[in-house]
Amino acid sequence: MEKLLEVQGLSKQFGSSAKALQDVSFKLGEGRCTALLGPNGAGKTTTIRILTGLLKPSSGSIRFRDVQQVARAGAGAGAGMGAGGDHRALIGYLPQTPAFHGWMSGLEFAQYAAELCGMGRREAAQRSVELLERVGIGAAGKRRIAGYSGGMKQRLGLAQALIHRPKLLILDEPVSALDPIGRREVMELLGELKREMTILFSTHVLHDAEELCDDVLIMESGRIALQGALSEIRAANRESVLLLEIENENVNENENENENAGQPAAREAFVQWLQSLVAPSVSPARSTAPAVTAANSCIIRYELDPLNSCAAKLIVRDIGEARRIVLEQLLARNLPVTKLEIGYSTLEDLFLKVVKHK
Ligand SMILES: Nc1ncnc2c1ncn2[C@@H]1O[C@H](COP(=O)(O)OP(=O)(O)OP(=O)(O)O)[C@@H](O)[C@H]1O
Repeated sequence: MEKLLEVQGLSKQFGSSAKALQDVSFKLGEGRCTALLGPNGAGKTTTIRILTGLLKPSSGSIRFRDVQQVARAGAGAGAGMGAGGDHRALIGYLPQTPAFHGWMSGLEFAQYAAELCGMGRREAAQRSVELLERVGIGAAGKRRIAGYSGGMKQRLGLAQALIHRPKLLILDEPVSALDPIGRREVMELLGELKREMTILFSTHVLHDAEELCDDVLIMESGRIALQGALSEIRAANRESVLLLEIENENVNENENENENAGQPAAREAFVQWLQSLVAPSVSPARSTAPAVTAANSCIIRYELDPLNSCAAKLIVRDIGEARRIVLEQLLARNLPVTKLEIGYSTLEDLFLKVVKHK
């Protein structure tokens, strides 16, 4: 993989507050699409703003292929970059909340952005028409931006980011403000663009990252917690899971009306059973539950669904053996199972694991 950009030891401190970025290093491969992930406050926007030259790092460097040292702590003017800031010509940037002059038309705005990039009038006009078509707002090009929907503004922002044919497109949460239709359309557009250029985009939506990206950078508290090719990270961290759900019908809050009064409700019995599956091994002689010891060796942990306490995910070692044990025990305990599904852990599972354990 040929690298387009290499970031080394980037740190950023705002005043005397805790460091927003600490020793952040990563590479972006040419032609790759990378998702920058992390919880609120992890440092994604700060990283992006430093890459785009809008913010000066406290220390560290950014190197583009073909451009010598382009960023160094304390070097460069306004934008915080050295070497005349020429790397900025290589970057197209769509901020989280792009700002427009509402009184301009979409076409005028795109043309204005093109001319700011140094294009001549004719070329700027031609390129603007082309790009507005490309991002799907060609028909609205002559309308004032003030009347555009959120989705249309996002597309216009994308057109502006692409106007100077950048090598690297950087997008800060490009679909977070869009409704499901706008979101789908912009995702499809990004899917096309990633065949033409290198893309770095931040997102909270792990499903979007899984759909689009080749590589991931997961940030946590100003540091890179995990990075690499999504396929490799998935393969290295893939865990087998059993998704289970029991019916909730025989849960009766009022025990007097319950013909099974005195018996724990199915939900409680379910949770108790889950706990027993991952409890430290007990000798079979002292165990009240059948095959608990066997379960201990192949069921790693369970996670209750936060929105439905009658549903859980079991993370297991040997899926065949785990399925056998689980079915056997569900029957033995008369738990009213409604769903048993086999699958693998998702990027979301990995994200939660990485972020929780930091
Ligand atoms: N201009 C600033 N002055 C002071 N602190 C800042 C500034 N910008 C960011 N920070 C702090 O730096 C840390 C990282 O913020 P950043 O916006 O980069 O996180 P993020 O991962 O983009 O979060 P979100 O997902 O909420 O957008 C946070 O603790 C934030 O409060």
